[in-house]
Amino acid sequence: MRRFLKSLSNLRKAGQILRSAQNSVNRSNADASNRMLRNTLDRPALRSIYSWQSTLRARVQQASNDRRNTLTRSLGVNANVVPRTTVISPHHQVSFDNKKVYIPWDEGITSSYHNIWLRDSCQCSSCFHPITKQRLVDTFSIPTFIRPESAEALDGGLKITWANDGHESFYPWDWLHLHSYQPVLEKHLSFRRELWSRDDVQENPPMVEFSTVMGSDMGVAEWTSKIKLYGFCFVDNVPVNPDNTEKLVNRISFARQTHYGGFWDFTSDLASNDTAYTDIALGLHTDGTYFTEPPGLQMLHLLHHNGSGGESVLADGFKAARILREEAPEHYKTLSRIRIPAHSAGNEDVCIRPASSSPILNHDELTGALIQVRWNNDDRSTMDRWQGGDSDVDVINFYEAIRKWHEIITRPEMEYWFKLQPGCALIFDNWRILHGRSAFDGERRVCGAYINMDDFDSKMRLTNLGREAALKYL
Ligand SMILES: C[N+](C)(C)CCCC[C@H](N)C(=O)O
Ligand SMILES: O=C(O)CCC(=O)C(=O)O
Repeated sequence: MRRFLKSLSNLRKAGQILRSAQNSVNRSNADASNRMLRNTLDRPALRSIYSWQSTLRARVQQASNDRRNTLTRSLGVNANVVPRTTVISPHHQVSFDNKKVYIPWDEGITSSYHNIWLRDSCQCSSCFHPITKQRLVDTFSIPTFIRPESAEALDGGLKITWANDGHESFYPWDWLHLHSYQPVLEKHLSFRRELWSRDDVQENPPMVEFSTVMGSDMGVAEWTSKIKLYGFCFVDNVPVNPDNTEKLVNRISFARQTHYGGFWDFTSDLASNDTAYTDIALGLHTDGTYFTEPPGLQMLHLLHHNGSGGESVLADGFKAARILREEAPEHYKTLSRIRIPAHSAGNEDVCIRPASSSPILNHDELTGALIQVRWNNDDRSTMDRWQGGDSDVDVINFYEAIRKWHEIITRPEMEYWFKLQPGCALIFDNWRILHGRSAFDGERRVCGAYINMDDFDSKMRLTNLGREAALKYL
């Protein structure tokens, strides 16, 4: 009985120590608690406590992985992001000749890889920097017709010893299967978009909590995955001040610096000679059509408005493009071909124009997918270069096409109107979502920033996929 009471009081003490260990915010607190445990408990009790701790840690990690996988699935990321265990054919051998290596896969397909390509792609630490992920091998010293001395199919992958210098390279099977190009066997990462009309978002717009985003990378994953999916997302309960708004922006990346500044805090005082700094209505547009690369994301957080009007409107430019292609394919082609000169030249010390002009609808040259809408009729310059076509045809076709485009984006069912509220910040994909506002009176103060698209894309992949999965595709 005495022994039972002693171990009971020990366990009670252990419970108090563990609660502090469980709440400990960093290893040092946990280590201190473990030292206290060792001084308090006998060996059997210690063993059960340590196994409980490791179970707790495993559960926390698993919960984080499950959450990441849920977010990844919500992103619509294709199945390839889950590491594949690819198998080579049990009936055929890996082979090579003076030009290529041939790998027969279990699925009955054989991939071929040029020898020089394989040597140039060696991932060993002397050919590819293990930390910076940059190529170290001297590509230009690789003989064009390099060939293997031997090619061995090992459990995890292919080992090649190169004839010219005896260098040994190892290529994991899943790496070879993923990067197979003759033939292409796997899709690279693609992220689903939910195209929307007003009724799809009006009642329940994508939203995250400020504390969630600021509290963890999983919160940033949720935020960035919603931005990717819907093209925009609100952040609720943001402290109504520029400092906290800037901290929120920085959870994705640094603010993009432009002639408007980095993080901006603006009102209708023409502090910058642009109509955004007035109280007039702004039709649906994307920002920065005059930059070689328009800003990727834009955040707007209304801090104060003591007048009327100043409602905001969003429309999904990718949805509008799909409608245009269905209703007027010829106009879709025109807006995908005719290049639009644009400028920002209101400030005395600014005359910004893109290095080369771009169409309103821009596509990935490899996949043909729509990747960017650039639309700002106010910032369009004089169009005196109707390249490539017959200007007698192109001029009229262009005006007909933008008239149809404007008619589609301003359809009531396309326009999602709302009033920005202090404490609820809006961020949107400026390459996809058109935005505007109604005219207003009174004092109206808005803060926000631009973020480069590459910096957003990086953060979205890393927080949603994890670094290992994101780097698989390099
Ligand atoms: C920087 N801030 C968002 C306040 C104003 C930006 C003005 C953007 C310009 N009207 C355009 O469409 O590109
Ligand atoms: O004032 C607003 O609500 C938006 C201004 C705007 O459209 C812009 O700055 O591009």
